[in-house]
Amino acid sequence: MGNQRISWGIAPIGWRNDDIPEIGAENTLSHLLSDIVVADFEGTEVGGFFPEAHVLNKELQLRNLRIAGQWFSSYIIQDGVEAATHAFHKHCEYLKEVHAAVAVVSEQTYSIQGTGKNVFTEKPSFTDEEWDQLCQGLNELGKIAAEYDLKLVYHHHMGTGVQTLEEVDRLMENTDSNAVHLLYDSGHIYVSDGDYMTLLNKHIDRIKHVHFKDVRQAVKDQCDKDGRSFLQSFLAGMFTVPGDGCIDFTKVYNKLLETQYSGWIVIEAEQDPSIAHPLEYALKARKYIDEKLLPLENGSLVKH
Ligand SMILES: O=C1C[C@@H](O)[C@H](O)[C@@H](O)C1=O
Ligand SMILES: [Co+2]
Repeated sequence: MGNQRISWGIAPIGWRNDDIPEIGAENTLSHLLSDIVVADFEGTEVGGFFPEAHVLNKELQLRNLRIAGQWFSSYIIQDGVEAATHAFHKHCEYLKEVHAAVAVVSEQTYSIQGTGKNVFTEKPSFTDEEWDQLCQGLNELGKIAAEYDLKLVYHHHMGTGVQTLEEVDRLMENTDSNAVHLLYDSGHIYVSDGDYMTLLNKHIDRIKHVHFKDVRQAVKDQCDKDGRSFLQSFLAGMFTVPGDGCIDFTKVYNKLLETQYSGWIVIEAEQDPSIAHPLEYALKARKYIDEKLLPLENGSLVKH
């Protein structure tokens, strides 16, 4: 499938959502993994409902699928880095057992991501002292990840203290580039800043994992107007798969090709699975990738 350096995945989030575990609860692991095969992706990320490593590995091997990584909520500012260390070691141990490439970390101190607060106006921010604590703590976690042959990739996220380009800039400036890498999520930065290319262009050297999330502009505008929370907004259909929203992924993909990005691109489009059929949307993403993105490789400098 296209460029040898890039692996294409799709996240479980269209089938089951760790932020609201009730939705899509009828979708089993077998169902999810088999849909991923039908839609011709190479792998996925670990969801909260996934089983222990040897059970997961068996299911993956049967379908020739791989694991890219898994989300980890850190509370470095709230609890200190020592408190996170034990859980992070366990997290990395599991990820190594399932042969993952990255540990996705997002600082959740003061996060309003899972609350009813207006995600467009009530995001938290950190003090100078908290920034220092966070950056030092992430450097520590990054070193732990490396012990397990994993890269710590930081996920900027709506409703958190690291959401805007300015905040990502600060995080990148004050962390060790060998220990802390960046996850680029097109949907989160677009909803936050109304721009998805500046962050990509500016931090391309630190980006080691990518989430392709598209945004339905009209739904986003309405959610903003109504002062909706993050959860209400995605349930209303703010996010969708590439090709179904307002982001031009040809620009994003061209940049990744030009800079010889090596790693995973994971389609990640949280929607209510009772409204947006997960396999239908996975196939929609597949069609867009095949028809609009993979042909760009012929015009790039990439050698096959
Ligand atoms: O990578 C992600 C993981 C989810 O749990 C999160 O809420 C989602 O928005 C996301 O981008
Ligand atoms: Co994401």
